[in-house]
Amino acid sequence: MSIKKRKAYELEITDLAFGGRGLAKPDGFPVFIDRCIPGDVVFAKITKKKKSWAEGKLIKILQESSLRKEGKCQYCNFCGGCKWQQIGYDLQLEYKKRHVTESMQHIGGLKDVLVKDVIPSDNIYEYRNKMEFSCSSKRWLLPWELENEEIKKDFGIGLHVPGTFDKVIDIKRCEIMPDLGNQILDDVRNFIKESDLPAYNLRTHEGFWRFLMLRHSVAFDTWMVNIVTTFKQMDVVRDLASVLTQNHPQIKSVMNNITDAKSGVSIGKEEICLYGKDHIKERLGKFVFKISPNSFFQTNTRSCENLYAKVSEYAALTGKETVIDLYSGTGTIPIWLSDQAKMVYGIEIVKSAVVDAKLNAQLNGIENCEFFEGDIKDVLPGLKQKPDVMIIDPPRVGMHKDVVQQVLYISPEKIVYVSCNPATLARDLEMLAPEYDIKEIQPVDMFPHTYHIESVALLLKK
Ligand SMILES: C[S@@+](CC[C@H](N)C(=O)[O-])C[C@H]1O[C@@H](n2cnc3c(N)ncnc32)[C@H](O)[C@@H]1O
Repeated sequence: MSIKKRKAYELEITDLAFGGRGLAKPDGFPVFIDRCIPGDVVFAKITKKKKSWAEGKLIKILQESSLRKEGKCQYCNFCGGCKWQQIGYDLQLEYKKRHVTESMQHIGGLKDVLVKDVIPSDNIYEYRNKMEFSCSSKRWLLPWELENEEIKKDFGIGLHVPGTFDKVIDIKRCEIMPDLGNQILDDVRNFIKESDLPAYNLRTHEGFWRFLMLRHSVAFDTWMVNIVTTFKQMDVVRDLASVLTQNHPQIKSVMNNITDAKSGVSIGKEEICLYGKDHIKERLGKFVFKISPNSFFQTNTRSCENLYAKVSEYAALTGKETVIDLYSGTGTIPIWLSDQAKMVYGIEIVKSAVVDAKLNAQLNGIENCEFFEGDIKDVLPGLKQKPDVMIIDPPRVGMHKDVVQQVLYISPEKIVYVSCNPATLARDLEMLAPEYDIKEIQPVDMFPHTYHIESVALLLKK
């Protein structure tokens, strides 16, 4: 069968590929299709055709795979949040492990690395401690909404159709956020509907209401509500804050970020505290952390503890070591390791994260953590301390190649590499492999119902 662009074909999905998409191989030619799982027979239209692969858009499932499960969420076939709800959790974990193993083999050329079974997430629903919902003056209608003439294509607040900037699904209930978040979301929706100010139009960039960001502290069961608007209208946002805090005493912080930037970022040029404190607190193990509206904090609190416990196990510190943590964020890993090491140094590029890291160390009475602000490739060469152990937890793009060279030059006895992207992990490990034995990799699931997987790798100097 010769695959042609814009034509539709009946295809059998035989595998799950990188990025979580279904893979069909008509006459050996790979075609990737979103929202399909192995065993599905589908009708799909080819949207992109390259020399050695193609991409298709699912039109219809002709025959459902026996592996398919009923998704708990009514939006799971449309929303970009969790595309894997139709796959049972055990199978999700198997695919995630395989994805890590295959990345090592195919991207890193690392054939014999031991990849352990994935540590599952303690909760597979209601696990996210942070959600961000977009407001739209013209929401996207779902198939069953199109049939209902009462429903208009007006204001909506929710999550995007994957790959779109302007298609917002009006989400009434999100299953991966704790239940109270849905009640807050509903109160905000009702308030905005009745307000005189318009929601943001994602095409013309006009309108007032832009985003709603919710953060939840698992340990203290408290909430932060961050309302993002395009301009300042204090009377209105204060009214909303008072409705919310009267209805939900668990809300301990209401913030207003104000931004007229056209990009879809919820960080305001101005930030006003409307109610309570400008942060909430969360606990990881025995340590408490201050979380501001725009601080980076791992989004699955309980799994983050599993991840950091693995970091501790691999680092196997005795209290005598000097540790350098590259990409230290708000200082969570240095603080977590503080009572296991002599001294921990963190390097982080975002100024506010470094400020938070220092405050977090103070908050926990810790004196053996020091934080440096700047790009690692500039800061690391100037650091005098020779580390016994290096922790590396870069963003999805992985390490800059100059940083890999610097790490090889510094040559610590042990490296613990934490990664949220198996592809860049494999690429970076390949560069470190001439000098280091890759002892094992432990995947940790922090994102049930998505193809994302976190991994911790232990590397020992040869
Ligand atoms: C995956 S996060 C890890 C944060 C932290 N380890 C944690 O678990 O919360 C990656 C961090 O790297 C920081 N970062 C990205 N590029 C950087 C660079 N070139 N130099 C220093 N830090 C960087 C980001 O700001 C972010 O805080």
